[in-house]
Amino acid sequence: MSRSSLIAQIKEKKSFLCVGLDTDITKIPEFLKEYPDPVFEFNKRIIDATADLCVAYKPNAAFYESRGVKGLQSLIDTYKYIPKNILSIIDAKRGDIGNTSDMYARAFFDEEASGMGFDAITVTPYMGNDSVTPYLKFEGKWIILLALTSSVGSKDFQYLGTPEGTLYEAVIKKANTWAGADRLMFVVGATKSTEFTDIRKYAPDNFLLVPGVGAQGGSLEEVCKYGITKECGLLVNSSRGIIYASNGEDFAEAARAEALKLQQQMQAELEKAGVI
Ligand SMILES: O=c1ccn([C@@H]2O[C@H](COP(=O)(O)O)[C@@H](O)[C@H]2O)c(=O)[nH]1
Repeated sequence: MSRSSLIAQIKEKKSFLCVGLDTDITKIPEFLKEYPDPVFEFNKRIIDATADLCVAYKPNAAFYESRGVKGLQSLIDTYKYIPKNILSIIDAKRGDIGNTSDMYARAFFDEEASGMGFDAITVTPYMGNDSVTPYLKFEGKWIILLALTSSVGSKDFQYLGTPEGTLYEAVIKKANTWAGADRLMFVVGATKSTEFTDIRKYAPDNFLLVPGVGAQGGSLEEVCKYGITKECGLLVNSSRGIIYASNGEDFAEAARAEALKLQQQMQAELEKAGVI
């Protein structure tokens, strides 16, 4: 999906919500266990209940890979079920030498080879240029590079000083020489809202994928205060806060209600920032 289509979708839906499909088979409602693939059935109903309120879905690969072949099939079926006009992000956080990155890119981007053709993938920057550029060979696909994560452990490395500033600043500056803002996004945790002003100095146009609202305690209002741009520039993710809003028969309605709350707050923020 192109940047212009993403922005058009944000304006149309008045939303920059990304719904995280971190589907844990031990947490889904009991009655779904009767279905041949309970995880896919859960995702399908979440997607049906939220597709008009969000602009992206983000399955986290770990939740599927942890279930072996069955999990991979759930992931492939989920990818295929995500409407094509909604950005599909695989949160895989890959990073390796060039020829291995080629294979990761093929695994998640080349639908003919693997059954999956996600629009975007999360990648770790640690191994540098040759570990990141293989993904760019896939025309029209996005790389979402980890910059400043929502984790408590982000302080262990990401704030360390380098000649280019903190490590996360160095990542943003360098990566922006590898690709433009039409192919490259950064992950910045919602728990780091005060750093957004600094990040916008080096990434004025890049979309930022922002996890950490809801279950991790980040504030949507704070993120927007420092991070929103004239073209929005934000995709704010919530996983557990939406998909596990209820674990009864009403789970999809409860998920929709949580997504709607976020969409309404996002609409207000988009209006305040003059995006819509
Ligand atoms: O810095 C990061 C990078 C990725 N994540 C991922 O986002 C979701 C957050 O889930 P919630 O349930 O909404 O907390 C999850 O897939 C993480 O692996 C992150 O949280 N922080």
